[in-house]
Amino acid sequence: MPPLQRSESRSFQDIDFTLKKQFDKDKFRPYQREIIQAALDGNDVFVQAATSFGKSLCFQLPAVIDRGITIVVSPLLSLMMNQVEALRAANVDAHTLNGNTTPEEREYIYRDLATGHPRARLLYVTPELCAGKFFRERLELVDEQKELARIAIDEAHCISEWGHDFRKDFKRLSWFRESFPDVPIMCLTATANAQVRQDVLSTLGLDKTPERLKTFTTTAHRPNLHLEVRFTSDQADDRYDDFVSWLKGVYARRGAGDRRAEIDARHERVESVPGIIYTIRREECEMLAHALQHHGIGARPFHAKLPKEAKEATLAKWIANKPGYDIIVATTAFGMGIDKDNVRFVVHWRLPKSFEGYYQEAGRAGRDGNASLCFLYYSREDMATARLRLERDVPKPKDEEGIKNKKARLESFDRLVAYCEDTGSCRHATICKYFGEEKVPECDYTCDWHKDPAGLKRRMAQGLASEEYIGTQMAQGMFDGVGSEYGD
Ligand SMILES: Nc1ncnc2c1ncn2[C@@H]1O[C@H](COP(=O)(O)OP(=O)(O)OP(=O)(O)O)[C@@H](O)[C@H]1O
Repeated sequence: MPPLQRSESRSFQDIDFTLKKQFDKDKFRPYQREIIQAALDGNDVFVQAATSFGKSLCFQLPAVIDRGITIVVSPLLSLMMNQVEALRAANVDAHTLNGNTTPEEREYIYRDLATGHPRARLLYVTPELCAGKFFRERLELVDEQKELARIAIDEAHCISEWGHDFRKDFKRLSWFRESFPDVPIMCLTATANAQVRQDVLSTLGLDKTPERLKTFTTTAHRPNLHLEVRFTSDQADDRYDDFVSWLKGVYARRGAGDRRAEIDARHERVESVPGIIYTIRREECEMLAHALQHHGIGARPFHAKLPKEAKEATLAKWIANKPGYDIIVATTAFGMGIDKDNVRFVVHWRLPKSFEGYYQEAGRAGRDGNASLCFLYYSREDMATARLRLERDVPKPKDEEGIKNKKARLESFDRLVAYCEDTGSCRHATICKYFGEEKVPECDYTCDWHKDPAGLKRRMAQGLASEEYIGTQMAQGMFDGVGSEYGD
């Protein structure tokens, strides 16, 4: 039989059948079918959709159906591991090449690629790897055999210096289109504004063939997330008491009457209310987790300096809803790519660095579609500290890219501050507007403004330190020394 040409994909296979057989799902979510079909038809595809939309399936299902291997570029190790594990459990031949790959696995993958007809359906790689000569040569071999099915770029906003997570190695992904002009590319992101979108398309060279490009942008709106800002100040120092009394209230409601009976019938624990608290400093992450444990709350710290085994054990027990592991207290970026569906709350203990980062992290909540609470403690002291830190992070950008990225980061941060200090609009509407949406989303009393606009105004007036006070403190250099131990 003559070899298939690239245009002759196996897309005639029934995608509904594959959805059920390989992914054990009954039906597509809105737009998934259209996106998958566009990919199978050989188009370049740009997908922007809310967190938990189900973007991964949009490249995984075509990868199973199509001839050849799909290369998935992702910046997140946890996401790669998580997805590869899930795919293997579903009998899909998937692998990952990253810093944690064992030498044996690495050798196996390179041998597989060297055949030109790899058995693997999906290979998850880092953008750094894609820049390497050895890997590129292997892909060229595969492409010569017309076995390079597709390049999927996850978290594609990292390509743009206008994006909050810009990574230089992502820019070099332009190599794919230059080297394999007829291999389709799919980009996926949850957080991109119009400028970032345009930048991604032009960097990758996808804008040169608009007739090949299908763009799907769905709303960023997550109607099941209850969004709230809680105002505080250094003087009040009331985050801890506020959080504990809120959580104990949740436990008390779950432990009473009919709710209790339902919980018992499901053999659940009253305290099994999975959540994430995002902190900024490692020291605070540790202290907070220990204080909560001391109060009988199942909280565990999670940050980069903990031993790998401890982190893996914590994560596994949290995912499995084990007693003592109800809440992860983490430094930023925890949870990206970790697919736990029943996270009932996400708390931002301190102001995050960017608008996108905030919404990505909040988006870890309620992936099962059930109501979940996301609240952020906002103080003007934090705001002043964080802004100074951002200014200092990139003191003197050396090139055009650096200047653009610094500008974008400061702008994103300022928009987040404006969001926190806004007492006159729906939180969901502000978020959707930030991501360039014109249509105002339905908010069924799922934000603090819709619930009680007058109360929101009052709480802000009472809760925050005054702007004059912050101004004086800044002038005296009070916020200058903070921030040496930030990061994950
Ligand atoms: N058609 C479907 N039916 C049922 N579940 C689905 C369907 N599509 C995806 N899912 C599930 O939805 C969850 C979220 O999917 P996925 O991890 O791909 O989200 P995402 O869009 O990448 O979100 P994020 O940007 O937050 O990482 C996963 O558990 C996935 O198995």
